[in-house]
Amino acid sequence: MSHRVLVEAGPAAGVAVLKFRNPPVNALSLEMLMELVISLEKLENDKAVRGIVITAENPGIFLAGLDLTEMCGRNPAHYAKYWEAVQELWLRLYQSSKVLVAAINGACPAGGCLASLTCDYRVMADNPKYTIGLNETQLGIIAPFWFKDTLVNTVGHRAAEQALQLGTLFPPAKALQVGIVDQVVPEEQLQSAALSVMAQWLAIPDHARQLTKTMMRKPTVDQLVKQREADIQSFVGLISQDSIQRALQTYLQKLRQKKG
Ligand SMILES: CCCCC/C=C\CCCC/C=C/C(=O)SCCNC(=O)CCNC(=O)[C@H](O)C(C)(C)COP(=O)(O)OP(=O)(O)OC[C@H]1O[C@@H](n2cnc3c(N)ncnc32)[C@H](O)[C@@H]1OP(=O)(O)O
Repeated sequence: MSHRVLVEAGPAAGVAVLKFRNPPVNALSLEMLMELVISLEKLENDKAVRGIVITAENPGIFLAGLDLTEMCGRNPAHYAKYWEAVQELWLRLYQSSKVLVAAINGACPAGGCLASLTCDYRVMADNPKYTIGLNETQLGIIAPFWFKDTLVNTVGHRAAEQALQLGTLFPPAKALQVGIVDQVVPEEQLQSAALSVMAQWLAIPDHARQLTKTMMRKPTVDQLVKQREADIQSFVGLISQDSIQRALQTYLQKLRQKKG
């Protein structure tokens, strides 16, 4: 039984809706990652499901990204386990044979943005409070190569380089302009817009669309698959550094003080 991920049958045949519900901010904790992987595996094996709309149960925060508390003050074994789970989620999403449509109904930084970038199409609610992007450099950390590759595959090299160096979080209209999302719609129309685009994608025969998707994505996937263990060791080494730990602690404190 999954607590942090809700899977519902969609209103249209062959469509499931996967909702994030990990309060307070839908951070990708280890438990959340594991529940997501299990839910996605079940959906992947379900022949009746051809497409999945991915969204947050409560509007406001789509995903707050990776859970910073999983990357602060822990031991190397924990960092390795956590990073393996992050890799696993990305591999499941990016290689999914289903049509994935992200209905972005809230803030979507870093790991949240990455999850949405693995989808085939992104629709974002037109709310200026919501932003999306790979903001790692603003935290004093760097987006790993496969985060970078996923962004490059979506927006191209120049736009990705600029967005990554600056750690830009784009509001909806800018996100559309740069191509990080495909469509921006009034908030109340988000779910219907996602279902409408899903219907267009499902009009294509599955086998042709799936083979095309694999052809487009395999080189990027292969890069991680062939150096998964090295990527884990690299993450553990970097995240364990005092300077990185200090940067993450400072960022977490800033988030906590924001309220005070
Ligand atoms: C081989 C690789 C080498 C590279 C190695 C180096 C680095 C590794 C890179 C790893 C890549 C990292 C990816 C990430 O995803 S990092 C996380 C990025 N996320 C963010 O920057 C978002 C931070 N959060 C926010 O901006 C806001 O919280 C918000 C999501 C917009 C929501 O705002 P609001 O509703 O106002 O809520 P609060 O800010 O008050 O937050 C409520 C509590 O939640 C805590 N929180 C927020 N975000 C996170 C998070 N990502 N992880 C853990 N906890 C989080 C926040 O501290 C508050 O806690 P409190 O109630 O205890 O005060």
